[in-house]
Amino acid sequence: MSVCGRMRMSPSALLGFKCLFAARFSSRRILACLPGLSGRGYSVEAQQQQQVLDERPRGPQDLYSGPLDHYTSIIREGALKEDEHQRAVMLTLDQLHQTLRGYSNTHTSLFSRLFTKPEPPNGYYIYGDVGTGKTMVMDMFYSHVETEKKKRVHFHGFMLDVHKRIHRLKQSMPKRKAGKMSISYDPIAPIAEEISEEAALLCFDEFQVTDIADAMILKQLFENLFLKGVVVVATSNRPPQDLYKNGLQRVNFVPFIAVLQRYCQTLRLDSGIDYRRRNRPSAGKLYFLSSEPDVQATLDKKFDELAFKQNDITRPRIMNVNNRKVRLEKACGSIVDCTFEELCDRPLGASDYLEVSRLFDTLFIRNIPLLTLNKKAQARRLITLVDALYDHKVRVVILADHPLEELFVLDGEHGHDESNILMDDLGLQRDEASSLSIFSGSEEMFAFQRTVSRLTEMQTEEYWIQGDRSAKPKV
Ligand SMILES: Nc1ncnc2c1ncn2[C@@H]1O[C@H](COP(=O)(O)OP(=O)(O)OP(=O)(O)O)[C@@H](O)[C@H]1O
Repeated sequence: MSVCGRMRMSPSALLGFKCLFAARFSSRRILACLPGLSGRGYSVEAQQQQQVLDERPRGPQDLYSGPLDHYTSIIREGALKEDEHQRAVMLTLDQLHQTLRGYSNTHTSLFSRLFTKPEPPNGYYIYGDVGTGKTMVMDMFYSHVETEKKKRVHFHGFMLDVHKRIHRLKQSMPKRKAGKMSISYDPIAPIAEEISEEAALLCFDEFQVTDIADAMILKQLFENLFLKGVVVVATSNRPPQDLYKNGLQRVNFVPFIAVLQRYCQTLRLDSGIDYRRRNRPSAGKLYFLSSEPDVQATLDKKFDELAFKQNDITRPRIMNVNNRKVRLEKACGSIVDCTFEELCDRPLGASDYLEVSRLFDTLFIRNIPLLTLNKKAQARRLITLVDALYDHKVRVVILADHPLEELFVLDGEHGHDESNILMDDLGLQRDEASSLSIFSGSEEMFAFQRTVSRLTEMQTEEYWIQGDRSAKPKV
């Protein structure tokens, strides 16, 4: 018998060993060895590893008694720092995880139809400063929940999906006959019903409201979801009462806040520590300044070195997003070299950036200018782009006119033509409009702190290694 044969571990012990080994290496890796989660996203690789070990699909519940036990064990291993604020949130989420054991918002069998449905437990809305570990605690909770129907989504992606469903439903409605009055039809309730059939637990990362189209439907959508027994856990940088702060027509949005607070208890997670700024080994120089000599040539060389390992030639690429063609001038395999103008100076949005993140594992962003109030729309796009890249662990190489921390400044000028036209269209005086976030840039300034924090982590060696898709199976 081989040494391996004699020493063979039981599948669960082997999985436990893998997890403990991973804990020493990285906290994200811990999540990576859990089914369904790889840091922030869904990991097919983790699931496949799991199934090789054992026919029975297994979860972290086989290793830990719950998310709190899991958190404690990673702290013990030294991969995470003890944080009393995180522990308090974990304790609460641990209790919810126990309450949700076997929870369903629909009747699963004929037998269950004979009984009244259980009262759904309250969810949680976790908010706090950037990098304090909100997503990490939520993901750890999520990976332990033993509910048949659970979904973990990025809020942006979720709302895009909702708007797509609304569009699809409206398209499927019978067309109005000439000369007949159109029948008013409310698509939100059936869509909420559809979503509630897919998920009894919805975990939202990055709950934020910046879009008036989202703001106007949230109350009805969430009220219907809650009435259908969907339990919501969300993370956000804003307390509920500050959502859509200074947004257009906010009076129509405000009732949503009360609905959210009725069904989700607010938890603050704010240790004051941005863990992304911990001293961690760097991946090498990935942020360049345009004032550096021959910097464009340096980036060309870096691109060529990475492109050399690709099984492709350098060529333009055309992405197909919602039946629109988006052309990117320079790409090679999974690497794409763009200018800021190409990505953020055009009318692109979250769905385009999600497609970039899906297709490429490395993105060069050249020539980022100083982002002033006049470039507010471009700054907003950069924020959305970095959120998408970070969530998909896409690596970035940046060339900018200013250091990261000084990239976005509010210069107080309202000189932009587009803003003036919009103010006129809305019949607003300049003074009146200056308090609205779409004109003041305050929302972008606030969100940009997250961008800075994320781009800081994106320059670490750990992030660069995690972003390597070459060894991962293509899905
Ligand atoms: N207690 C801790 N010790 C060490 N690292 C930690 C700890 N908590 C979180 N981190 C790390 O800090 C980084 C940021 O965590 P996370 O993404 O959960 O923050 P966040 O609060 O969701 O940030 P944002 O508001 O920007 O979305 C992650 O890489 C995470 O692994």
